[in-house]
Amino acid sequence: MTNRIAVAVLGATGRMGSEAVRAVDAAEDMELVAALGRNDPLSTVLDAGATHIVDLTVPDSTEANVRFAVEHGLHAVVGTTGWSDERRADLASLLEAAPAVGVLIAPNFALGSVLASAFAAQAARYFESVEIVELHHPNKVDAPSGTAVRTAELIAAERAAAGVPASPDATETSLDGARGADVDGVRVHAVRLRGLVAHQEVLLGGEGEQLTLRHDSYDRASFMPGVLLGLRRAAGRPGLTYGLDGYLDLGN
Ligand SMILES: NC(=O)C1=CN([C@@H]2O[C@H](COP(=O)(O)OP(=O)(O)OC[C@H]3O[C@@H](n4cnc5c(N)ncnc54)[C@H](O)[C@@H]3O)[C@@H](O)[C@H]2O)C=CC1
Ligand SMILES: O=C(O)C1=N[C@H](C(=O)O)C[C@H](O)C1
Repeated sequence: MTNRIAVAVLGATGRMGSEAVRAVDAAEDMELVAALGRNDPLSTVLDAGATHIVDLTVPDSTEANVRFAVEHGLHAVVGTTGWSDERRADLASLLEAAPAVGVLIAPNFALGSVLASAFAAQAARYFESVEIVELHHPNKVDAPSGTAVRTAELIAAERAAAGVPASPDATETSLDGARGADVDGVRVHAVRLRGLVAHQEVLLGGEGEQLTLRHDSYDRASFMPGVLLGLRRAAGRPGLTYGLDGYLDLGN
């Protein structure tokens, strides 16, 4: 096959990276040209002739990796957490000097998760209260999850646009952490439990009723269609896209 996408996976020996290596290897329209671990120099990516990178590393490494990719004209599909507003703004500035390069930062590659977050944001304008519970495996190094942060941001934006007031909360005294983290005014609670992979519930409460939107990733295979979709679309979407929903037609 001609014009196969030449992909380098960064974080290739990790839980997600090893799954991505298998997925890219199995994709007929892609060629896995490099698989980098923590100690491999980034120049390996260039030597291997990659046109795209997939970054599934750690919050401390991802920014430098993506900067390197953009500076060398490579498209990037990024699943690693830690992309704060400030980091994304810096990256967007860098991309102005590389107008042909596409970068996707996807807090979650699972289609069901992306849909659940979109549905939650839609629903949140109609309910008085909203809180998020994210539940993950205990090896996860960051909390709250990138998905929960993104979901809270989407919910907060919808509620602000609709003029919905803050969720009611009469708490006057509490132990540190008892009410979770405050992300744009939405409370986010993080559970770490052996046996889990990646799960999230958005709890929406109104007078006499509750709506719960739950998504479960039982296996990291659930993230791979999103990774491959990102790789197939990134070159056609120059600039920075935040959230896989930016590559999907969700009708909103
Ligand atoms: N967007 C999504 O759908 C998903 C995102 N994630 C995120 O992906 C990231 C990785 O998650 P896991 O695979 O569970 O972690 P992990 O700890 O199993 O893997 C990370 C790997 O990256 C390596 N690494 C660190 N710095 C590196 C560098 N500069 N170059 C190459 N490799 C480097 C580490 O040695 C490790 O092998 C996390 O931030 C996690 O939150 C995880 C699952 C799904
Ligand atoms: O570390 C993980 O496992 C996951 N990380 C991402 C996040 O922080 O949202 C995506 C998914 O939840 C799995």
